[in-house]
Amino acid sequence: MTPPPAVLVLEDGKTFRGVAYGALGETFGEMVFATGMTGYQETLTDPSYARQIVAMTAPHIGNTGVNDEDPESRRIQVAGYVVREPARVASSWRATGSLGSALRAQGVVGIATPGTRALTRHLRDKGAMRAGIFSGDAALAPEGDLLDKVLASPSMVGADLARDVSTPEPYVVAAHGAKRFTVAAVDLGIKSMTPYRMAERGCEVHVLPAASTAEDILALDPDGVFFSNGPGDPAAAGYAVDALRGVLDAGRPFFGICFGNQIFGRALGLGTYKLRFGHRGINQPVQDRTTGKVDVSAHNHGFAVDAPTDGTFDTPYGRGEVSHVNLNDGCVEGLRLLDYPAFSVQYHPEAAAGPHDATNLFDRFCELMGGAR
Ligand SMILES: NC(=O)CC[C@H](N)C(=O)O
Repeated sequence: MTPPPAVLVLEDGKTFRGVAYGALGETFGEMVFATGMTGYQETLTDPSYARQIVAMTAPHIGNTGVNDEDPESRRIQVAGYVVREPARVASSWRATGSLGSALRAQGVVGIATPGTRALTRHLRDKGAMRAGIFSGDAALAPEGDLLDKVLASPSMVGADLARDVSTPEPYVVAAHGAKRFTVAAVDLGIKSMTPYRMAERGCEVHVLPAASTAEDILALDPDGVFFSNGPGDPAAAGYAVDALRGVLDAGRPFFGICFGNQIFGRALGLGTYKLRFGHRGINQPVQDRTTGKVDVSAHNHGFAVDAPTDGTFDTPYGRGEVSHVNLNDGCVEGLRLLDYPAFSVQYHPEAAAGPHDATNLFDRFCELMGGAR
């Protein structure tokens, strides 16, 4: 049986026809592409992808189905999904079902279209933009009407989404083995592997809602404070910047990942800006400017910190510097303070999915907490 028709409509009027994959209906979001050859389940469940339609450049998706171990949060988080060719058979000893049925069960609208390569090249030329996927009956409407709906959908610039995806209530991830540190981890869209990486190192991780204040965080008397990855525009998360300033004023060690790096930058007085098409994949080269070492790393970001890369700069907490840069486009991939135990990276050392080159950054956080005692 041929699947129902589907069409992807970009805000500049370009369209891609294909067939429905996942739930039938319509969905809107920022159109982005992800270049990971593996790890589609981690991508789909990463809360940083909220309100984004993700196109996979790997041509076959769904080959190993879905399992209960790889999700990075409780549900599929992407607004829509674009693949070239869905696997007809899910084959893995870990599989509990097919990806297509998981998308349907969770109401995620997607499209299978031969145009994923053309789409990716278009986004690289023109930049990320809004889009809609229309499948089943919705795909039969005149394209002009569909485009009007896309143009009426909200932009990613100025979007505050972290509070939507964050945990409503605090919870604790117990340390594996003997407890060494108490960490307050602010969930701006946290991936489940992140507290796990800290717990593995003897941290008892108190995961807190995104809107937690500095007082909420400091009430735990944490050895260190962590701000997670998350969706949306960091310029729209002033509440997180205020909370982090309170934490830094109190002198607590800090580590931030991705959105957490952007919030750290803003807390230091730096700006953030939208990249043309962002980095999403698991093969991005990042150089540590102190050691010269290059990590191949997992990325998922559309915004970046604007900071001087020549020498140090002044912050309210002493001198700061850009610690890491991306070797593809030179953008800022990490920040650190020189006179205060705080650092952050724009990429994903939790490695889910992705290479494990950078997991030692969690050891560095533990060293900072140990040194601050
Ligand atoms: N993974 C993330 O934390 C993403 C941060 C932010 N939403 C961005 O797109 O840049």
